Amino acid sequence: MPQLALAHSFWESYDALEKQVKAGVRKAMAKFQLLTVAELHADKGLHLESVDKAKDARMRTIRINDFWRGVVLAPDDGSDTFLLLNVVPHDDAYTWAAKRLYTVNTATRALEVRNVVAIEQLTPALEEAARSAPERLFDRHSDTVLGHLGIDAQVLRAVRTVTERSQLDAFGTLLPEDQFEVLSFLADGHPPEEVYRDVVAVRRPAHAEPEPTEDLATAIANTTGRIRLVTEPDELADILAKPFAAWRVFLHPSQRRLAYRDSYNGPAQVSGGPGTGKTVVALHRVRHLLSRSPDSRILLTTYTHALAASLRENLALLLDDPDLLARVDVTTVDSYAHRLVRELGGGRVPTPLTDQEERRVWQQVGRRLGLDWTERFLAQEYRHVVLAQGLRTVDDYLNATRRGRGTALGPLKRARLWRAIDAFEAELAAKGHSTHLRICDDAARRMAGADPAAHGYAHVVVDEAQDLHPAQWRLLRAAVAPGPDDLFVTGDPHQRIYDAHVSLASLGIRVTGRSSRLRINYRSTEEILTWATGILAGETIGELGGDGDGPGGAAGNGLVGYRSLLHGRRPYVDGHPSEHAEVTALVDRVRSWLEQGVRPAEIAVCARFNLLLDKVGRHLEAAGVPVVRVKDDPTAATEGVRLATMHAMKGLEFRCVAVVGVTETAVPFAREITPEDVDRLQHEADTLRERCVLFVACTRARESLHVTWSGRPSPFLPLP
Ligand SMILES: Nc1ncnc2c1ncn2[C@@H]1O[C@H](COP(=O)(O)OP(=O)(O)OP(=O)(O)O)[C@@H](O)[C@H]1O
Repeated sequence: MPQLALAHSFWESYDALEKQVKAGVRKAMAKFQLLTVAELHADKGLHLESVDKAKDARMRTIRINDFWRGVVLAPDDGSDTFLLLNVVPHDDAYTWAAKRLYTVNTATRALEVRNVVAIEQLTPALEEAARSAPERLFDRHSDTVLGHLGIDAQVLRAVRTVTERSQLDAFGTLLPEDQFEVLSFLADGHPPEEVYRDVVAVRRPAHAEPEPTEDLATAIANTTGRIRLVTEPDELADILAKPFAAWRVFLHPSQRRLAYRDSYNGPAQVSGGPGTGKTVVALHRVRHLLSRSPDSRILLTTYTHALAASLRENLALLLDDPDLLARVDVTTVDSYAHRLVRELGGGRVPTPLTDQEERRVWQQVGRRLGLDWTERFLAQEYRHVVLAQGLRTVDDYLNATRRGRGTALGPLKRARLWRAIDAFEAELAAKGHSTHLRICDDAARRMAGADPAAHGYAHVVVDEAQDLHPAQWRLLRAAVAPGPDDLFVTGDPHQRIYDAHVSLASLGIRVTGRSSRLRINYRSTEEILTWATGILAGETIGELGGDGDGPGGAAGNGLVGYRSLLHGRRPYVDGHPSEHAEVTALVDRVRSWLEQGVRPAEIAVCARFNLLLDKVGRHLEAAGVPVVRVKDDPTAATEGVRLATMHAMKGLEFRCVAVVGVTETAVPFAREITPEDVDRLQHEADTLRERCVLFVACTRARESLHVTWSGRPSPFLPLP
């Protein structure tokens, strides 16, 4: 019987097919699995047909229905694995297939594909242009070095013409995958030895012959990063029946290495820009940890309920086994803290206040005591000093270092301020109230004396770690005994939007030597990324754990080498004379996305404030477009364009995103910025946080990004 393998390109096209076409693919593949190679070639239904003028003689198409054909690579070397490459409308299938050539990479021994026709056509003109260029991108690497890294003759000729990075990127979709990856790393300035270690050595089979001799089946088996081999009889029906998500199967080697490393000798940290697959790595790490023992329990935790819900959904897709799922608690840190306080504190948990309610209490306390600090200052002092360090007494406070605070407070002032803290806590206690962070602080203390087997976990995996407060980290530290694989932490300091200042090392979470960074974005096009990254241009952003312990050296360079392999349109960025004109243009934009076949649920509109969202919602509904608020936790099946504040966009992604109301007065929002003369450090932190909020919103877009304002634009926008 022939074996069947599914290429990454198929995975991507299958996802977008209509229901009946998908059913046709399933039927054709089921039949495929029942036939011998000889029967397969003779079968009239499947109608395996060679492709006229194909660059790769192994190209075949098969019939899915009258309009759609599958494109297949058929072995001609006696091996028996057929590779399903794509599902394409009938006429396009032959053009698609004719141009492509599959070859075995001489270094990694994986199967790669190139658009051989386009490379042949482009190279002579580029060679001509490159002749007059003062230098070319790969001048400093010899043919031998490039050859050792798997660059073959045709690619070598093409890349010798490349003069700058953007040209290489434009070539990207045409070049063989492993070779393009090698070239991208070299273009980012990584030395060839490092590229060999990180890209080639991890893929190359241990006993590879000096020259490739692999048959197609072996090359396919070597390409686990892009090809899924179907080995079990029911496996095919099973994978085709579920919602497809390539990440479940095709981890990039840089992701796989982190997620499936057998063991880390202590806490491990993975950082990376938006869309680099940190959540995906966290989910796979959970799977790996579950596989290592039959009864260990894992806490998978994150910042908000919406993110926890999406982790839960995705983990269920990945594990697909209720027994395994039952061993993982997926919840926010705050919910875990509530549970612990209830379990360990006799069943009663104080009611947490909202930020607004908390500020009101600070205001009352400040007035009552005749203090001249604002309620905002008091709340920040409580959060960033008292709760961050778990201070309990006035003496603790008098002796504390107020890291990250820009106003000096002498002993007298501190003593006065502590009276406010006492009064605040007494006020909460009298009413049975608390704050989420106080509950976390309380839970961490209680955990210290509790039975870890009953209330803790064997492993804790944390996603979106950049926004967690030290009190929350203390709780997580207490939830798992220090040791191998205790904590696995993923996050991105560029997406810090909740004012958390943390030194993980000072909280007993030392990741030195176990800290890695992901660089390839799988979500957005390079055009969206390049533009969005401009929002943070020139900013210095610390490491995830705040200890300068990240890979790659100094703080602030965390997005070096950050890139996408996808290409598309540049973001649409424009101002309007009035808010009305802006909203009218937005409605037209959403309509045009819908007309292009994007489903409403794949579109998000976000703004800094709810007020503008309400207006957008009314206009869209009036135009017959259904809308739903992200804060109402719609399920994947709920139709409607998603409306969200910029903060609520964290961790989500959509095919099309419109960010509206990006005006001078809204972004940054002056009320959220501490005046410079009150606290310079806090002013800087607040301003950076507002910048990050815009960055987070814009990096949620996969294919289209639309950014608009009325009046004067936000100073954070990278405008020409
Ligand atoms: N190896 C992969 N192959 C295909 N798709 C991938 C891969 N890794 C991640 N993705 C996809 O890329 C997108 C972003 O992944 P993910 O949400 O894990 O990134 P992230 O780094 O957590 O992003 P953010 O920090 O912006 O929330 C998702 O759609 C995910 O399915």
